[in-house]
Amino acid sequence: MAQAWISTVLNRHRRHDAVLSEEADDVGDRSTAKRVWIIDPLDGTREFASGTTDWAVHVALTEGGRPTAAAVSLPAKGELFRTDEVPTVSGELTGRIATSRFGGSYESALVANLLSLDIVQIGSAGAKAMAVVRGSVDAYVHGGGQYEWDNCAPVGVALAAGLHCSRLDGTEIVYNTPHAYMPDFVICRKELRDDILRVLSEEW
Ligand SMILES: Nc1ncnc2c1ncn2[C@@H]1O[C@H](COP(=O)(O)O)[C@@H](OP(=O)(O)O)[C@H]1O
Ligand SMILES: [Mg+2]
Repeated sequence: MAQAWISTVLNRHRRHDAVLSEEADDVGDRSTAKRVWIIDPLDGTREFASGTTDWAVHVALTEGGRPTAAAVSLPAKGELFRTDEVPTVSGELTGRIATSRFGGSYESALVANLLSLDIVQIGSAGAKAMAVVRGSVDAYVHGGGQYEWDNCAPVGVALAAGLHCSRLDGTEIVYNTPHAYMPDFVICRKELRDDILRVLSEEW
């Protein structure tokens, strides 16, 4: 249903833009388009099916591979995070890191272990990233695979909230690649950026 609504709205109001979605064929030619929407109408499919509240809807506009406007909605929690409204994350660090409910990645466990961070299991890439944006955890580290629709809107909102976002090797995250694969990234409080990237560069 989310896919149908989002594609209808984009087709009506942004018909010249290309669209990449988890749930539909590409719209337009992504290789030449200046503006590409990257969408995951349901992130956290397993959590949605099991009746928990940690699932999300992701919508991002990318220009030149960078998210320039994005929104992550957590409908079951009644929360919406948008790049044009999200406050800058501030306040005390929590000592917590978000990981998948399904084991989490090796890289996440490594960072948690070496930096003595408590693990909080949350489903959905969007819900994990918004936990960092909300200030309830300090970091979300992922390795081992994901697609652009899983993390583009979350990264867009996180950047707007003043968080550090990069690949695990510290390089910039660039979207709208031909394979639409974005397998590893870190979203974290800037206070933790150097420690997390150091741990990963030493041990990974
Ligand atoms: N190794 C992997 N390869 C591909 N996709 C992955 C992945 N690990 C997690 N994902 C996807 O990332 C999203 C968040 O997963 P998790 O909550 O386990 O961190 C889920 O998206 P979907 O729910 O859209 O399929 C999941 O399928
Ligand atoms: Mg997803």
